[in-house]
Amino acid sequence: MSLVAGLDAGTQSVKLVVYDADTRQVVASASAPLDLISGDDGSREQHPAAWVEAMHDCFGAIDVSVRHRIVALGVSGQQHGFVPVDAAGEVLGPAKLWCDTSTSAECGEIMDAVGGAGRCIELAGNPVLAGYTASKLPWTRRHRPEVYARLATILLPHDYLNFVLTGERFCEYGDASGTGWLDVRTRQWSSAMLDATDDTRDLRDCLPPLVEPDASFPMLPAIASALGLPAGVRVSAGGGDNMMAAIGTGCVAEGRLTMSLGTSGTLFAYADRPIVDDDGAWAAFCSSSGGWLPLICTMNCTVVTEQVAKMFGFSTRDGDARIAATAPGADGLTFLPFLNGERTPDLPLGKGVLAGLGAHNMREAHVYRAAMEGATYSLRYGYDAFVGAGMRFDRIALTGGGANSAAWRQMVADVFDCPVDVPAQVESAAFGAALQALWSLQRAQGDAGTLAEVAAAHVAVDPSLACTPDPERVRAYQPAYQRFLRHLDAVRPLYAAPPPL
Ligand SMILES: Nc1ncnc2c1ncn2[C@@H]1O[C@H](COP(=O)(O)OP(=O)(O)O)[C@@H](O)[C@H]1O
Ligand SMILES: O=C(CO)[C@@H](O)[C@H](O)COP(=O)(O)O
Repeated sequence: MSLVAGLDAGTQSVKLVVYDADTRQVVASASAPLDLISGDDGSREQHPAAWVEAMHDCFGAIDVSVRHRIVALGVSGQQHGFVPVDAAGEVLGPAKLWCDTSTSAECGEIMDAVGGAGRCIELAGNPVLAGYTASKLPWTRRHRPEVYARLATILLPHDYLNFVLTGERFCEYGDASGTGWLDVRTRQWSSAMLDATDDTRDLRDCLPPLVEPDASFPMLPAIASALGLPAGVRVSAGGGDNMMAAIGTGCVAEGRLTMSLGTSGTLFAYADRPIVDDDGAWAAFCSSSGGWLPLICTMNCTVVTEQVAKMFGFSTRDGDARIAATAPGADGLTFLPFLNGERTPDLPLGKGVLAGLGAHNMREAHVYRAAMEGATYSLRYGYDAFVGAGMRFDRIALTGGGANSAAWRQMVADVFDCPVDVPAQVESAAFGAALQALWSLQRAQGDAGTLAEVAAAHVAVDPSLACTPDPERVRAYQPAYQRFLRHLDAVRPLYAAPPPL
């Protein structure tokens, strides 16, 4: 009996699941924490070596007999990170991450060079938003000239782990679309976007070749041996964590919607054609399953509940009691949760705002509820753009660490007025990576099945965690959400994008 594995390098931890496709059981899992290096200028960085070390820790935590049976591995990773690598394959500096807003002026600079955000959308399907990989290049040229001078290849976080595992530099369409350089309609690098980012060198030379989602490469014998894996393990193309979570939650067919409550909050729908918004209301990404994945991402999701819980000295695991002790709307307290700047809405210089304070709601439980509501309303704000464009969904598949909270699951059902399913495999991104690895293995063996068929066969929901909207609470959340939107409009001018340099 052979096993497939999925590895997910998230913002807060690296997670590993090992899956037995015959018995449809996750037979082992492990995780290892990661630190974030934060700067007052909005910078958020990690050392790629920490991902590699955490990957070793995860495999090391798994029984040797299980590791020996692994035949394929897929890698998922936080999107948009900029890993600068030299010609010899050495990492030249820390990776600037998806949540790094220190390069927002460079975003404006790139967009101006092509003629504005609208022109970027015509060229590539997306504007260059804070956090996307593109703006990290001019920032590096300006602030880390020694890195820029030796830069040979730009890799995304999951591309870098694939490189460590296989010795090959490659990337696939899903994660590549989060660079800002990929024309998502044609799935080719956009020369105009690359030239606008750097007119002093040809960035095409720094980007690895794009591969199809069913591609796979052999793992290097030395790393297989160090991880305790057998020789001949195949490494699939992998993808961005949202693309992999789409696979792991069955969001691989039209009409499916997944929401992830992680460090970031995301909301994404599968499409079998590019879904581009002329105003850039959502990220028009490709999927890592052969299609497209229009996506909403908020930069502040569990990071907000986590910070509030920390401030009051409790764990988010004990947060549900605070939600139960308060009513929808938090008695008039509104929390605009933009602690780290924000992408949806586009407020890269955003900060958190607590409004509507009175003696009656200046309590720990109210602030925690307002934080969870604020993070949920931000996602609803993005969802409204999907619905405004005619997309319709009859269920939400909820995943990410926040989905462990029963109160949050119910809040999503009520705020979105939509039933919520929770997948049985909670680590959706790692699980999706394992399913992609399984599929690419089957393809290599001549099986013509689709990834959608693989997902349909292996993704299950946990019926005990499903939630349906409660009509009374649905009504109670509506004015609170409207109040959130009014406060948002009030702070917009304070936190808008900076002018280009
Ligand atoms: N029961 C819970 N209630 C609320 N939040 C939770 C709960 N369990 C985990 N979390 C949150 O989930 C987050 C981690 O989610 P995860 O999806 O693993 O993030 P990432 O992929 O960004 O590293 C943590 O910030 C943690 O606070
Ligand atoms: O920037 C995005 C999506 O566009 C984020 O969703 C990152 O991919 C980080 O994911 P998590 O670490 O929060 O899972």
